[in-house]
Amino acid sequence: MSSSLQFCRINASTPHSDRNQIPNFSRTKPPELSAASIWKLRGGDCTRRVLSKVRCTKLTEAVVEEGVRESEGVEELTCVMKFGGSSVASAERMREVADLILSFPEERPIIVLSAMGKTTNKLLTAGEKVLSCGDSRASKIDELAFIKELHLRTVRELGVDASVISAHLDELEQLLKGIARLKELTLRTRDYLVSFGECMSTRIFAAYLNKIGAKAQQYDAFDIGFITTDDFTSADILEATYPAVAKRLHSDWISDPAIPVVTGFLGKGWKSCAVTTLGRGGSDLTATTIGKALGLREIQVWKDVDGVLTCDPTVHPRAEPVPYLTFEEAAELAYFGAQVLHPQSMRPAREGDIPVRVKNSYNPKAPGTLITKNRDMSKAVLTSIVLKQNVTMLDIVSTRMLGQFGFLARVFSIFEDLGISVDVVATSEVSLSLTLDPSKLWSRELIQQELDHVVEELEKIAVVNLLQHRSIISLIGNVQRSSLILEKVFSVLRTNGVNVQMISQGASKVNISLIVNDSEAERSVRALHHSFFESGDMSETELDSKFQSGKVSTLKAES
Ligand SMILES: Nc1ncnc2c1ncn2[C@@H]1O[C@H](COP(=O)(O)OP(=O)(O)O)[C@@H](O)[C@H]1O
Ligand SMILES: N[C@@H](CC(=O)OP(=O)(O)O)C(=O)O
Repeated sequence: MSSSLQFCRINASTPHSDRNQIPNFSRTKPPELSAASIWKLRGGDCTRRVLSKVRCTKLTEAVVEEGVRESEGVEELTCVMKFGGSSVASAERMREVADLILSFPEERPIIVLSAMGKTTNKLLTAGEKVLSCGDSRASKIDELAFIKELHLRTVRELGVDASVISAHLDELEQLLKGIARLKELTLRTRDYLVSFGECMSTRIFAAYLNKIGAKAQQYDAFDIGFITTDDFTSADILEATYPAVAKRLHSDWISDPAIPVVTGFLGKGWKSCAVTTLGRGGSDLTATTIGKALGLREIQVWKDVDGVLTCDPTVHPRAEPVPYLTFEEAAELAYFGAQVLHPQSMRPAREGDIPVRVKNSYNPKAPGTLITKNRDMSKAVLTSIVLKQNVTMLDIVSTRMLGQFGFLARVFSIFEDLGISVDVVATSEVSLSLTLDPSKLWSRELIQQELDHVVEELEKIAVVNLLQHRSIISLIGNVQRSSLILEKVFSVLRTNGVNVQMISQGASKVNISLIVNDSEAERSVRALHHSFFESGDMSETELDSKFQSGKVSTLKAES
């Protein structure tokens, strides 16, 4: 075992570890238990024994039912409200968020918070920096000073006791010194390092709510049953999380109602028992997981934009809010790179059929985006344009003759063996083009060596052309109207001198993906946005009248 584990373990002598309540996981594959047998464990701490693949919906219902019996007079929790880093970036923002929460007296929310502002980025940079600076200088790096100053200023300005975070700040400094001494930063240590951000923001915010008379209780997600795989930096939530989280939050609420304030982004590896993270932006997933676990009425994710927009506002400032989306559209949009939602976050909401509302904490009056199972698609054409840059594309042509079966299976088995996921695919019998999921590559260290290895393996059966610096432009919308969409897309791109290198309209009913050069991508998105959303003729209302008057079939692509 690497000595760095000294620093990344949840250790009984540290503030983080004091709070561990699920340390005794079996190190082997967890047993599959029925909901009924888990239910029998309810007297004890079910998280100790029950890990994955439980039929959690029934159990969740049972936990809630028991709660209802026990909770005479206590009103149910109603919704989750998640606030991202930009929403809680300062004392002033925390005050505004507290006022916002309390301005909905009819709600009894669970609050999920991300780390303050850019804290996660600063922690990651701090970890990288101390690797080469020597342990005597580790406590003097700018990033640590920034984090300390931000958090201490925030507690001071909010008038809460600095002791709520002082142990974490000391421990963070010790951790950075440890990394500097060992000159080693494993993925596991990295997750432990970034967890300090959410652990501190939630402690400060809960203390502030208590100070202003709104009774609140802070929770570390890794203590209340967020059980994950041990894939550090991009862990998946295991099924056992749902009953465990439902039981803990519900029973605490019933016995002593206090607004729960939960760390976003964090979990606990089922084998390692170490802190894991759910991938960047993972607090959205924490919120939807809680929503499903407790069967809540609504999940709200509060951001710094007026909802999900027609494209990334940093690429094109004329992006507009999209009022309604289906879970499927939102999932595709997130998966294909819209930073606004975590790629996996729609899954629990869809499974639990819980509406998700994306709102702006800087502009609460804006209606935001409502994401539900179904919506009226009769007028929908294009909903949003998503850009994923710096993608690697592979052209693979079989060295065998036409008619050879098993070619595609062999190609995909190579990706499976190497643990690399594929995003967009276009195939014929003997050739295929595909793009590699960059998030899976980014989470590893030896990107170039890994790509070389993929090519080496594929070259045993095919001629391979590796093309880097490509972008995927995903058109999220009503694929039933694909001819209409594509007619316009190709016209716009042709006019702008952009060549499409690959196109894929897979099984998804909501997404068409185009691959273009990175250097042409932003320009293409702006031109497409202008044509679809700013010129009027493709807006849902305009189209409706055109359909009715029969004009749509002759609608000419604009240049
Ligand atoms: N289609 C889109 N709609 C809205 N925001 C988008 C979109 N694509 C990218 N973004 C970016 O996502 C940001 C919000 O996501 P994020 O920073 O993760 O929020 P938070 O940290 O508040 O959870 C916006 O500020 C915006 O720059
Ligand atoms: N703080 C983490 C988790 C997160 O969800 O953040 P945000 O909600 O600010 O995107 C991150 O920066 O990735």
